[in-house]
Amino acid sequence: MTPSEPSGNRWSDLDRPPLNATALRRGLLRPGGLWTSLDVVPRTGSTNSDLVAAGGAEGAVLVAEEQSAGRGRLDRTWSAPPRSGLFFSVRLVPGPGVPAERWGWLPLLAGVATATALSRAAGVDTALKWPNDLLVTVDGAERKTGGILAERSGDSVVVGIGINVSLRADELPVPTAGSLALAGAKVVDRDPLLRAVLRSLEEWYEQWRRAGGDPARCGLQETYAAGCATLGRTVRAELPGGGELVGEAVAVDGDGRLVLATAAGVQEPVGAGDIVHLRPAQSQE
Ligand SMILES: Nc1ncnc2c1ncn2[C@@H]1O[C@H](COP(=O)(O)OP(=O)(O)OP(=O)(O)O)[C@@H](O)[C@H]1O
Ligand SMILES: O=C(O)CCCC[C@@H]1SC[C@@H]2NC(=O)N[C@@H]21
Repeated sequence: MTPSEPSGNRWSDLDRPPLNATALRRGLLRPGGLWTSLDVVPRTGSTNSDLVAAGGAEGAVLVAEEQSAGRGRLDRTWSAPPRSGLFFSVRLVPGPGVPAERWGWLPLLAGVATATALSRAAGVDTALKWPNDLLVTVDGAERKTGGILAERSGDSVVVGIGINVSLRADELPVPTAGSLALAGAKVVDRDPLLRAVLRSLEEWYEQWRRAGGDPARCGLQETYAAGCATLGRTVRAELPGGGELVGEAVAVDGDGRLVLATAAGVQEPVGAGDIVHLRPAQSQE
């Protein structure tokens, strides 16, 4: 066996080279640009927790090669093998130009920016599942290949993005997961993928900010809807306390809420903060 062959369940480190922080900085940090610092750490608990704890100015990017306590929405676990994907967080300070009631669009904006960049750079069709999942198709089935976690901390919003890049089928942390590699990506080199995602995020964020955070004025609402696999489907929103709301997802409104048309003929908006799970209506999980 050569050193670059998979051994047992693990790939050797040579198959998953480290990120090149110097080249990433050269490609992303520029005077007047959004990104002001970019650090790559070999291991941490959660890049979101680190940036929330650190405070500081807008534009910091923190990337980890491995996370031991990666988190998703509602403190669910995000886990992935070292270097198998991109695990990073950014600090954004949208005020005072964008009023706080618009900040709920940030996770959706990050979803649009990431899906657009991955579709282009990896050559894999990446769709959005409202509110915060990125989906790819693996063997004809939709699989979660990424997720977004936005957390408010004072006047900042820390936006964390996790993307499964080179995960193999036997490494998936949950049966619903997929990866860019399993979806047939033409590029699994993480440096160009991270560069593409951060450039796209910078573009969308600046456009949204120039529009005062109005998602309709900067094309964000329309682009989100176009890429959102949830729209047009009948879904069950599971509410805290055990209640549920079933209806066809017909729109994402100006506040980023999913609008459900229920059987009673009522249009009910649900916010990301109001739901525990969003599942296909017929699923019994
Ligand atoms: N690397 C990963 N790739 C894909 N999914 C993961 C990964 N790590 C953890 N997960 C799953 O992501 C979930 C956290 O995401 P989230 O809170 O959005 O839940 P979800 O199951 O995707 O939401 P919903 O039930 O609404 O579809 C975890 O509970 C876990 O099942
Ligand atoms: O699926 C979700 O609910 C969101 C997952 C978000 C994972 C990313 S990985 C980088 C950042 N650090 C974290 O602890 N979470 C986010």
